[in-house]
Amino acid sequence: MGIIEKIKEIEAEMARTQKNKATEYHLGQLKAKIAKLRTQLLEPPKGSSGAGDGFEVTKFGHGRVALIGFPSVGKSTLLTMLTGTHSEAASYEFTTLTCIPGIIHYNDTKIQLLDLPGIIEGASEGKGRGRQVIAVSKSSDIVLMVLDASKSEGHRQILTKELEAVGLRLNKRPPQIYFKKKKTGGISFNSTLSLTHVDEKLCYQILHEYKIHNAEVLFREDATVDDLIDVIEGNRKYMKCIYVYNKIDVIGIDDVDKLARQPNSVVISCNLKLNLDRLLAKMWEAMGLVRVYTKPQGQQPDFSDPVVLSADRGGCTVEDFCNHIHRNLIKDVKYVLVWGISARHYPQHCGLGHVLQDEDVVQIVKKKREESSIEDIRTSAAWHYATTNLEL
Ligand SMILES: Nc1nc2c(ncn2[C@@H]2O[C@H](COP(=O)(O)OP(=O)(O)OP(=O)(O)O)[C@@H](O)[C@H]2O)c(=O)[nH]1
Ligand SMILES: [K+]
Ligand SMILES: [Mg+2]
Repeated sequence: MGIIEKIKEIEAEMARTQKNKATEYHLGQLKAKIAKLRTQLLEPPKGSSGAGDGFEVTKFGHGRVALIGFPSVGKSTLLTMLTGTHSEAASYEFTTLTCIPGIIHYNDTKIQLLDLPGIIEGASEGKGRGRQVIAVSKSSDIVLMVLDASKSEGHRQILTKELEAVGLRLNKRPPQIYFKKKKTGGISFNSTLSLTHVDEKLCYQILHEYKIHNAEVLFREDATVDDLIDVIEGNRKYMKCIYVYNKIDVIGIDDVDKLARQPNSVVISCNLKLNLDRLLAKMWEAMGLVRVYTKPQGQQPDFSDPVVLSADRGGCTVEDFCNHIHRNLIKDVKYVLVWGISARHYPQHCGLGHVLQDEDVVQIVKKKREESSIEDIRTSAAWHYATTNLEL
């Protein structure tokens, strides 16, 4: 029996099983079995370089955004409108057959937008080009889930399920569960609050399913079995997702209003060029990019070419900023002067650990030559040798 059939069989057994206190341990075990099979399914087949075969596009710019959706919801039309790169659009399904990159210029930054083939129910199991599409979306910073506003709301749930099946978690943060495998000592199970979904026995059973017999588990929130499995699997990707309802030109204003009020959602019409600016603003916000402008001493800041940092990619401290400019800069930096939201007063003298915010201005104050050469001596091997020998 193949992996997909095994998953189907367990899902059928779960559907047959009544949900109550007596079956909760058994259901938990079945969930863990499915999670393990899905992880197996994600392993690239032997001889291939990965699930994204044929779809890889070189990363470009300050961030990457993937367009995910059912066929013919308007993904390619949207890419063409936002980037100026043409991607074929037509009224038939599966017009797009590969990954097409475009660039959005926004707030002095460049964002790579990827148009992808439509995906359908069963994509996570390899239907259509589902596996490749999903591999590409995992490589991006955020996902725009494009939906047809005139179609059933069920589409959003189906797509979310498909993405969850391959370990993507949309608009969620990692569960607050500390988990560490050990070599010996058995299983220690603790929680900082009373739990309503998982007890010690259930946790043991799940760990047993994973053949883990020594581990430390600490629940810091009232997490579920699914959360626990996510933490044990350890390969989940937590991503922001914006639900983009396109084609609002073909539905009534009351329906538009309802869709627009949902969290993380934007309503647009590519045909009427409606609300695209709002979509860009939301996308920008979700990416959490931090633009930092450098100010040479005695001159105006350079507002044309920011250093772009991100908490998810590399961090936003003064140190990250310096490393961005030059790999060897850090050892010459004495302190920096900061103007902007992150500063308490202008300018604030800050050290390397200071966390910068969007649109801050930074002036680097370097060590004098003598200071940095003393520093060089201190960190040199000869100095280390001399001082350690002195201590002896
Ligand atoms: N009414 C309306 N139609 C739209 C809108 N945006 C796109 N369309 C139409 O929807 C159809 C599908 O558009 P595509 O851009 O090819 O959709 P897609 O999601 O890229 O489709 P696949 O590549 O096949 O998955 C085309 O006929 C578009 O003209 C819109 O805002 N309103
Ligand atoms: K199409
Ligand atoms: Mg397309």
